[in-house]
Amino acid sequence: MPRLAVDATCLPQYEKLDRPTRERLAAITRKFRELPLPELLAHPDLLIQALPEGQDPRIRTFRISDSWTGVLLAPESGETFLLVHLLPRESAAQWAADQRHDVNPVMGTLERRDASALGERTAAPSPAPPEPPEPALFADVSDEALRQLGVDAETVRFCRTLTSREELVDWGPAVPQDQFEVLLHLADGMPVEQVMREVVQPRRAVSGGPVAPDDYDTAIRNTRHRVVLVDDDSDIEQVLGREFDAWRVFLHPTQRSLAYRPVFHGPALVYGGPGTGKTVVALHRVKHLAEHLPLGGRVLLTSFTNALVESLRRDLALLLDEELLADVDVVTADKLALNVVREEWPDVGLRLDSDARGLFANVVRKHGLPWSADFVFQEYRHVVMAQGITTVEGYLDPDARRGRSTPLSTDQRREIWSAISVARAWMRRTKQLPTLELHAAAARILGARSEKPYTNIVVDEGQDLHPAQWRTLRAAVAPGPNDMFIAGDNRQRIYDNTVSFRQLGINVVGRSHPLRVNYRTTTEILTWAERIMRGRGSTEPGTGAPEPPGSTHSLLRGAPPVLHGAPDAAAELAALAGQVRSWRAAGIAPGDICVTARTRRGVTEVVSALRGHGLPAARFNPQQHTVDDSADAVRVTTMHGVKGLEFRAVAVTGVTAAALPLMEHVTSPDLDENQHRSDLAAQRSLLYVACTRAREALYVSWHGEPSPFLPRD
Ligand SMILES: Nc1ncnc2c1ncn2[C@@H]1O[C@H](COP(=O)(O)OP(=O)(O)OP(=O)(O)O)[C@@H](O)[C@H]1O
Repeated sequence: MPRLAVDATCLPQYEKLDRPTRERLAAITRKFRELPLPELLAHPDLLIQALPEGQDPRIRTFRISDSWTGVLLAPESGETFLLVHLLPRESAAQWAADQRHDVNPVMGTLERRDASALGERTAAPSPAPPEPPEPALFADVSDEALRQLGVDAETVRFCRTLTSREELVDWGPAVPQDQFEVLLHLADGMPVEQVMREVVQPRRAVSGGPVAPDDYDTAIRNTRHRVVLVDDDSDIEQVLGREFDAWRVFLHPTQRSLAYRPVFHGPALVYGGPGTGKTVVALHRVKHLAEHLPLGGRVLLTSFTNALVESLRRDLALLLDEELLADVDVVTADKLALNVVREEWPDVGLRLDSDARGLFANVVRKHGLPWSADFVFQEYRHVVMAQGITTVEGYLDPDARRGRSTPLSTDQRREIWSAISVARAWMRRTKQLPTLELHAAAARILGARSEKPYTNIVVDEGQDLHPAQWRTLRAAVAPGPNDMFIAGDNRQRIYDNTVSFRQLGINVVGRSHPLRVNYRTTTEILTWAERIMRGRGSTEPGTGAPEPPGSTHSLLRGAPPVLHGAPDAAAELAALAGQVRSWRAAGIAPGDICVTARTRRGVTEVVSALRGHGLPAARFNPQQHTVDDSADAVRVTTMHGVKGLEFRAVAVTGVTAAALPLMEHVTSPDLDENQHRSDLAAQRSLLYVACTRAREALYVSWHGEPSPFLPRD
């Protein structure tokens, strides 16, 4: 019996169909699976038509309604039909005639190209050589190397005509999809062997080896990053109605190979720029681990804030059935620590970090210490708690303060140690512990237990966790295969924590893997946002190793970001209102628009300004994913509040020199030079994180002098 597969191209089109057309499509596709091939092709209602003589004999069109046509790939061999597109009737025949579908024998996948456009390009006489001649884009890559990477002869001919990456990107929609990814990486300077490892091999892992050029059936089944097989009657609606959660079905081959790898022989790390699907991989990894849990086993999925955990919980419920969900805990590391400590010490409470800082101020004053409370607090946070030091000898160790730039004599260290001890004793007496103390206690308790609470731990947004939090996680799972799976991105580190996995007993060497395709943000926004980082190479979270060459790229295109400098705060808010109004006029729902401000006060000002201009706006509480007032309002929150989230349109406001960096949150260089640099880097990342939340539209504004972090022209 024929089987039906659906290409991801159909999903956004399905959104445009009205209900009767959708029902008719469901009825037709049911027939695809019910009727033998000859009967199907001859069915009078379906009007399945081959293309005119001389065109691809495998492509058929069929009538869905008076105004909609389906395009089908019906290979001569095998029995799998692929629904490749849903198009308005008048454009379908031309589109179908222009495209060609081929098996990529090296990667084992099915690819589509705009054969007509590429054919014209390669047939055109070469343009007069420019003066001085521009070097060819792939001058350093031989035809043989391209062939081994799965680039076919026709595409090789095409890419020999290119002179710039931009040109390649412009031609992207016409080029066979998997070959395009190969070419883009090569254009970014990635060595051939690395492209083989990162692009070709993950596809081969799915296909299990080379595929014959006429074996469409196998190729369709292998192309799981763009194609889904429909299993039963109800599925067509479920498959096609999934534009907004395509991540559940169409994993990139690299995403799939990481999420569903049977075993990692120890902790594994997935890193990559914003929007590359690290969270998606973490969610699928949880699915894989939950499906393979031993009896009585449990999986922990954790992230940095309550807001992120809340959104993971929601997404996981879309991916796992209830039975599997019951074996997974989704909580922050802080909540885990609190739960563990309360098992031993039920009346312990949580002390705010700001409160703990105040406590240090008291101790410094009482003891008449010659250092500021901030300095002593930083010694506590970045030395004592970061390294889990429990004795004065540990603090006196010459290596203890590695990375701190202000030297301290032995006597000075003794004095600081005794001040820290007084503050810690006070916390314990009052039974109100700040998070780092909770973690120190939790790690101790868990470390002493032979039975660990979790079989596997999956960590998202790992770049921001403090070493004390990592110690709790490390102690909550026994070292061994599949123990920890960590996703993170150091470019997005917005808190002041630096971590060495090796020192924490988390060895990811040989098990760290990049993701490079951004699924969220348009090329225009991403390229602009990358300039905020000023080409600073990123490092892998937890190891500090420089990321291997290769950049994040997006296949989405759109408008460039809009930048607006206003003379004063009132003018900036008025211009913001104008921008929000034009997004509304372009059909973007209020709830799909997010405005960020640098501070909480800024949030209040934006909310009242937008309301003052007659626009629905509400403070967004990412903690609960709720808005104060009506759900149908523009979300307004701090730049920290949007970490890990995304919106169709994002306005990043208040990007003013005085607010970014906000010097009151940056350690003075007199206190510690290294910490000063790291705090500044965190504030730069904050702008980067806020800007990379935008899916389609980004607006950035300031008043007076703009932030030095903004890209310069
Ligand atoms: N294979 C996929 N197919 C379709 N959409 C995807 C895929 N992978 C990720 N996405 C979508 O891309 C967006 C970004 O994914 P995700 O949040 O997992 O990225 P991330 O790397 O964790 O981002 P960030 O680090 O910026 O928070 C989401 O909307 C997600 O649904």
